[in-house]
Amino acid sequence: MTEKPEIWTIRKVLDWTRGYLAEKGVENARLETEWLLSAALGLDRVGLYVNFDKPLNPEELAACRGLVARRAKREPLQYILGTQEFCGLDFVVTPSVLIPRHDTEVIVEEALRRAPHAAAVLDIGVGSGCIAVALAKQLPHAQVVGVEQSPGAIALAQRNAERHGARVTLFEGSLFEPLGDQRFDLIVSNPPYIPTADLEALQPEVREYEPRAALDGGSDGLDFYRLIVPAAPEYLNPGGWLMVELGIGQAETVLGMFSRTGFCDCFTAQDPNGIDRVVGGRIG
Ligand SMILES: C[S@@+](CC[C@H](N)C(=O)[O-])C[C@H]1O[C@@H](n2cnc3c(N)ncnc32)[C@H](O)[C@@H]1O
Repeated sequence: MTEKPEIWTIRKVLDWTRGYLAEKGVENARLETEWLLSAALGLDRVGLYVNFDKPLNPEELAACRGLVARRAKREPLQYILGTQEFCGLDFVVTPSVLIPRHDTEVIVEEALRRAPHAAAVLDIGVGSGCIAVALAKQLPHAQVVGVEQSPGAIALAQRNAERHGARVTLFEGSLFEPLGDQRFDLIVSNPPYIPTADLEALQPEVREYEPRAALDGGSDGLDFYRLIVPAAPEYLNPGGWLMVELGIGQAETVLGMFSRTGFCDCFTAQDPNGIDRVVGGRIG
């Protein structure tokens, strides 16, 4: 007598994967399982539920296994699925770029609120292009420029700008170096700001997969503010704004840098968790 082959229905794969990913330390294992299996099977999440009792064929099972194995090694879901939503737009993401965070939407909101008529905008450290593209979409008459040192990130930012029909001019280089005598009404930046010693304690998704050059802000995390804040006035038109994203506990020190550099109307803005996430100021 031959044994009956085991039948893996969608329900059974979902249940097994949810437990497996939770065991591997994945938060939100239930939701992530649904996204992974949806991607592997080419279904939306409702499609999974209405096909609960459908047995999977060997190819479908192999596709599920491949994606689940990657997530079990703590590769970020966004790199596996290839996209992340930001400001209502879908961005292609690869390991060349930091995955856009929802907290970063605060700098976009502040920029649009305080500088709605900016005609020339600069984003330093453009990464996936999320801030630059979101601003270009909301300020269609503005010239938006992005600077980035990573060639892989520049290529992806270009792809994301084209995907959304956003006019963003990209320069490869460090900070203000590629800009010559251009001047801006608004400069935004989400620079690397994690203190070097804290990198090892980050979640494996961040520590092992996201680009270190997007995270490491030097010994106290403030290296990039020390470079950007004093240099910015030379690249701002009169009345122009500088706004930077920052990490927990950095606002007071960065505000001090703004005041000492001569910025006025300085402000801090909080993320949805009440953490000071953005500092900004205007040049007189
Ligand atoms: C924290 S990530 C932000 C990416 C994107 N703007 C976002 O908000 O998701 C910082 C970015 O700055 C880039 N970067 C690091 N050093 C740089 C430098 N000296 N000049 C320009 N870009 C730099 C990194 O490659 C990375 O893409």
